[in-house]
Amino acid sequence: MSGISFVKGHGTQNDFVLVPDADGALAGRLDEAAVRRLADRYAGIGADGVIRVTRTETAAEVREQADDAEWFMDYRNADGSVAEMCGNGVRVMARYLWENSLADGPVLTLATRGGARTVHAEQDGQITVEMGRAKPAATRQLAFVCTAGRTWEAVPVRVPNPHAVVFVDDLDEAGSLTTQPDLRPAAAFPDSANIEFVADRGHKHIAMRVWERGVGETRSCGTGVCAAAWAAMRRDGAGAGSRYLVDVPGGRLVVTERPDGELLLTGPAVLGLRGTVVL
Ligand SMILES: N[C@@H](CCC[C@H](N)C(=O)O)C(=O)O
Repeated sequence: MSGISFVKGHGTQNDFVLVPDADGALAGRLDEAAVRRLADRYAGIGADGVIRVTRTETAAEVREQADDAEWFMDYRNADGSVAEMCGNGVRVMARYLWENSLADGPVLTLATRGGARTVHAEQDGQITVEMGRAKPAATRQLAFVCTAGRTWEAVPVRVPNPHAVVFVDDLDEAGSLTTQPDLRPAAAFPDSANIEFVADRGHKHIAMRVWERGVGETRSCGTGVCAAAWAAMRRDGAGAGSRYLVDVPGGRLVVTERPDGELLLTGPAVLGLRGTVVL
């Protein structure tokens, strides 16, 4: 049995196993079961998600992005399910490409299932991602999140993966978050959702806990931070160009909404452990 190389990284402690696979040779081997084994915190390496780093031209599902983006972030949640985007993962993958001389220049575009995303290396070492525009649910049907014996009205929004944002007075109201909160009605969330519990910390400053679809409670979620900031901006009537600080258990991220609606996510990306693992 041959081993594969991996790199471990995180963005505000949302952690990932990166599997370099430039020519796409591992596409078949890195199936749902293999992802679960790698992500397992007791029997594997342990991570919230697994990112196969491959050339866009090797992947039929995103090949139309190959003219804009040489590299594809093939992202999977810890349970092996695929997701459209990962705002923390895209920064970590950009850091990996830059540090390994697989990309040059401070601006880089990556392919994702949710469309091409451009990332910028900032002078202070942080990385900014152009996350696209948030898409609120098309219907006016009310949606709710229920957990810990409580029910809150939710704001359903895609970035472009599905999110349900809930405003709470205190983040502890969400309870232990050891099981997935209920999303009601289920029809309002046809692809399930990531769930953000959001509390105010000050002017244009919020804090968030998140239940990630396909993972569980994590210490950060970049798309979730964008969903939460976008919902807070709408609630607050904040104008174009607003900039919100978002504290998560794993650190701090900044979300800016450009006048054209594009959300910019700025935060750290860190690489750590490297090794070889037998799948
Ligand atoms: N942690 C990610 C989001 C990963 C995907 C999510 N769990 C989903 O299934 O949509 C982020 O930083 O955005």
